[in-house]
Amino acid sequence: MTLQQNRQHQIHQFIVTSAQMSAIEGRIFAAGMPVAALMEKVAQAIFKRLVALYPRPRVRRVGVLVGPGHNGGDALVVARELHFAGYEVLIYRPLSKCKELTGKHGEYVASLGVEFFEEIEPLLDCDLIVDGLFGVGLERSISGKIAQGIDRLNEQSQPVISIDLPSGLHTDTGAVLGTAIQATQTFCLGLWKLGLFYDKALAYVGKAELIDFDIPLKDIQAVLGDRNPIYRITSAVAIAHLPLKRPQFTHKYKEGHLLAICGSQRYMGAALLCGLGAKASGVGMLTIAVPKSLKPYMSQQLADALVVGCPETESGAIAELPDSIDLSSFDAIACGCGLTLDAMGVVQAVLESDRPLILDADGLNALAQLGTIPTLSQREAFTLLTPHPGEFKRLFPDVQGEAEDLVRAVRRASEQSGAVVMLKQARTAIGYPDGSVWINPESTPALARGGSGDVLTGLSSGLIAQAIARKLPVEPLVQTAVWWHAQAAISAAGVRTELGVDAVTLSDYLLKVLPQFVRSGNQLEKSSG
Ligand SMILES: NC(=O)C1=CN([C@@H]2O[C@H](COP(=O)(O)OP(=O)(O)OC[C@H]3O[C@@H](n4cnc5c(N)ncnc54)[C@H](O)[C@@H]3O)[C@@H](O)[C@H]2O)[C@H](O)CC1
Ligand SMILES: [K+]
Repeated sequence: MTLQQNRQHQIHQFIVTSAQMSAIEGRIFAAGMPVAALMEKVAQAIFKRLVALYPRPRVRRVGVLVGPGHNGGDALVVARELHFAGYEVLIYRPLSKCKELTGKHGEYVASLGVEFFEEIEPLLDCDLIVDGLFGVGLERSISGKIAQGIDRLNEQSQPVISIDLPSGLHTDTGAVLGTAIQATQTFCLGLWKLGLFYDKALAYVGKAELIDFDIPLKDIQAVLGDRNPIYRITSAVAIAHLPLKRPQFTHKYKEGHLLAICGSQRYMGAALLCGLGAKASGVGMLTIAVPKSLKPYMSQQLADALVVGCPETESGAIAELPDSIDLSSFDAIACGCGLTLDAMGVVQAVLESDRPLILDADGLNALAQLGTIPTLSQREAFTLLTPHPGEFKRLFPDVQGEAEDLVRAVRRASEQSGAVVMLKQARTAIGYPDGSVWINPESTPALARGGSGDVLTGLSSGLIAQAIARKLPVEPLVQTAVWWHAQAAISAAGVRTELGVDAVTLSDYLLKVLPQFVRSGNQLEKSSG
């Protein structure tokens, strides 16, 4: 991989707040880069991208929304260049007061004969809208005629490209302040802004891409340091970790031995799906413990797994693990898929073990009922909790859920439990005990269906068992599993639509999708930010 590619991958992984962004830009200005020069550089990059996506004559009339700050300044530079490139440009500038640099650009664009309007109406029938009303400097709710203008524009259907952020979205929380532009695409400038990753922002951001303007890595690292960084999960994890490196001469027990404790009469399928996810991970050995009445079914479905039939309760749940299962002989233990709360005793047993543990579904509900989150932090071994929002709220009732602050939620939960906490939702977030948070920006609604979580648990656990057996770092495999799982769903949805990605199909696509991203020797073939 070239230095430039490596920089690209690093740049795409950082996520910043508005304060961090202005500190980073402050270092650039302090080093001598004039503000006007940076604005010109950024806006030229935006212009080039726009022309590539919306060439004339397909697009002829472009409406440019200009706000009072440097977001508006960017937009005016873009407007000037579009004018010189032969587009018909109309400017909506609702506020006369503006920053000096923005004012200068406005004067020059007006001197070229480009028309300025204080009302939105003349722009409503433009072929394309460029939104430069507000960026990271939005301080308060948008109101009055600007809000009316935005709402009026949101009723139209032409494409809208927002510069840096859709105007009206809070840079750090993704909250809508008053009202917000519903963008078709968002050109995020320099570094990914945190607000773009909140589920509630999805309806406004549209397709987001990063416009790189050569921010030196040293300035980013100087500001972000290793203090609670927030990262975006990208295909870089595929280069780094998939497929898990293995020597020519090895054998199945050296490639990880996973114990999956799952299933019940009521939820037989969850055990199978967890097993399929584990198989796709490439784990060397899979032992799957289910209620004994499920053994024939599971042995038939998972020919290459060791299926252990456990004593079961009246309700068909696992009553206890048989003596034949020695927990210390496994590299990792996954517990919870389809267990039901009647298997509480088993959850207690694995919590008392010293093995790396992945808890999901009823494993988490049992943990919540046992109220042992505080003791969890005394576990020495690696522990991963994989709740969806409902399970999360039961486990961490005092931590605000995703609705308030995704990063704070998983960070606090990981701090409280000492575990890695994966909060599964449209934009899955992973909190680590060191305070770092990884967010998966690219997923698909196809995953919103029963069983996809069981596959993810199996996949994550299989990768973790292999890493432990191979003495590789375990933490990065959590974001790797989340990314891989989402990419498989996206690939499957591309072929079968979002309605066609049932969990068995999803597990099948895990191995179909991987070659697109990696080839032998782990060189990257397809980079996607
Ligand atoms: N740091 C840089 O110089 C660069 C910035 N880039 C672009 O500039 C914006 C950030 O610019 P800034 O001037 O800080 O803020 P905004 O343009 O987002 O606008 C803030 C502006 O608007 C006023 N304001 C805030 N809230 C409201 C409101 N609800 N109603 C009315 N007015 C409001 C506020 O007082 C400010 O004057 C960044 O996003 C980039 O697009 C360059 O791209 C790179 C260099
Ligand atoms: K904007």
